[in-house]
Amino acid sequence: MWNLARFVASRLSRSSRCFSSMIPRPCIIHKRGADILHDPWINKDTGFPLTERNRLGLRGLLPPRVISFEQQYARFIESYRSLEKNTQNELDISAIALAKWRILNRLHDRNETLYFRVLIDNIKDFAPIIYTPTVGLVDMIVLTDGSRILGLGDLGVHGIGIPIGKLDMYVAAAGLNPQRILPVMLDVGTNNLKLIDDPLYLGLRQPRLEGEEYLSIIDEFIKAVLTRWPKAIIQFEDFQMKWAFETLKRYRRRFCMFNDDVQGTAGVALAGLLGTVRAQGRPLDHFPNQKIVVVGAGSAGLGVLTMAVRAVAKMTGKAETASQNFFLLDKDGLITKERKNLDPAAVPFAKDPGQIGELKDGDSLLEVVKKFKPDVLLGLSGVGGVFGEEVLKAMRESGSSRPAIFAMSNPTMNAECTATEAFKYAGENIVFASGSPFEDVKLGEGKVGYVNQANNMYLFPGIGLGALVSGARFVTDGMLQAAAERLASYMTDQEIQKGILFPSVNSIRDITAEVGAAVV
Ligand SMILES: NC(=O)C1=CN([C@@H]2O[C@H](COP(=O)(O)OP(=O)(O)OC[C@H]3O[C@@H](n4cnc5c(N)ncnc54)[C@H](O)[C@@H]3O)[C@@H](O)[C@H]2O)C=CC1
Ligand SMILES: CC(=O)C(=O)O
Ligand SMILES: [Mg+2]
Repeated sequence: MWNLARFVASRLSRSSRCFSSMIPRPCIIHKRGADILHDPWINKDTGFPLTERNRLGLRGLLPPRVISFEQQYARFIESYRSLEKNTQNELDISAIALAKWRILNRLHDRNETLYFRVLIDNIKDFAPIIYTPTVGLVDMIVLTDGSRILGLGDLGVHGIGIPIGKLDMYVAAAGLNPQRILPVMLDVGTNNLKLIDDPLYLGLRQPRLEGEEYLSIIDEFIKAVLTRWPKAIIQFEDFQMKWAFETLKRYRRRFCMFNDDVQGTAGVALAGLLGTVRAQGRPLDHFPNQKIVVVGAGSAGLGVLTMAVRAVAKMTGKAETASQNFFLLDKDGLITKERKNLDPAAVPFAKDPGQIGELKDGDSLLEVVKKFKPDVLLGLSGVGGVFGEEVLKAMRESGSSRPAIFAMSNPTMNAECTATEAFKYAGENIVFASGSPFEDVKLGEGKVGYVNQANNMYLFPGIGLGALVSGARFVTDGMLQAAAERLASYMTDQEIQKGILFPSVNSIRDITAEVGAAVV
């Protein structure tokens, strides 16, 4: 009787024989030389006989000895077993698994025939390495589409430096294993015309995908990533505002992800705002009385406002009036409900024209500062120098007992003002923080104007670490709140009095551990 299982098995054993005797596959190869050695599908490495080496232009590209398939096989297994032997006392089992995964993967990249032969013959040993659980060993993915890199705008594929840098911070600050992180740049085109016109640009020279087409790519990527690494946490980074908010809404209840620019920045800014209240010598419940101007109504600015207004509502128990002391400006000035084409995300923070006295929609930052007399000026505009001399002098006149200037835009040249300008024009009494580092400012007579770095690096590694350690399925508002509160309480009163609102970057590992624990 014909037996399907036996038939399939016989085909399998025939193909195994085909592997072991290296019968050439029935295909026509147009490649020559190094191109053959770089193609794992056809490469035989040192297994090419001399006749083939001559015919395919491989002479000089390989060591002179011809090594049989069986010898190549034995050599690989020997090096694999020696790795096992050398690591037998090693306690970190994951590190060993990853080392094994790497040498198998290197073979896969080089010589597929040999790779599958050793895999088939040693499937019991190798399955846990090339498949689950080892392939599950990616903890943290930072994903960007390059559409808003720092304050530099659409950098297309050149944005890859950001996921790499953020993940370096995960290794340095959160102690993640550098072999278990994955930076990703999804190339969906670019709207940067300079890049599209540049023949040397490495990415897709086409306009960015939009709408459903864009979302379907992100969906597909997420699905693939979570199939392969179901426990990985995905940090969305430097997406332009519309996609930052849309993807956050779309995914935050589906898997463990967060948007660093919206949520990480918010927690850091909130910690700075609470620190300002303490620096004024006031109890924290004075926070709802602080008058705060946020400059920049993008993903970061709106993220900060959302969290700060929520904190006020929690303190006062009055959600309806919680945003009354916050004013929001964008590139067109003060945002009120009269603004045409107002982004829906900014609507909750748009002022009612009847409640802002002489101010009106579109008023400049200088007018707003002069008339509203804020305690805090917080910049997330991405535009260098927006806090000019007059604006800073108006802050000095604001009547606040200790005005705060947060020039949070990055990189340095995009900071709303420099530290020196802030202390010079807004007064020596201010508290100052910037997104990128500046040197402390010498104020004369031995006095120092302290420069804080208000950067989401104080939170995102701890948020990721806490989510990872706890095995959280989602990153909730409660986890983010706990992270911000821990950072806010990290500094002593003495430090805060000096104007030091954030710890030194030197203690980032300790802070990250504390924040991570709070998140757990
Ligand atoms: N320190 C930190 O941890 C972080 C800093 N950032 C920085 O914040 C900046 C903005 O980021 P996103 O909000 O994502 O950008 P975005 O492009 O979404 O928003 C920028 C906003 O600034 C406004 N704006 C532009 N020119 C202005 C002007 N002259 N006056 C007032 N407002 C103006 C725009 O209208 C827009 O509302 C970037 O430079 C980024 O590097 C972002 C996240 C974290
Ligand atoms: C710090 C950061 O995430 C940014 O500037 O976008
Ligand atoms: Mg960012």
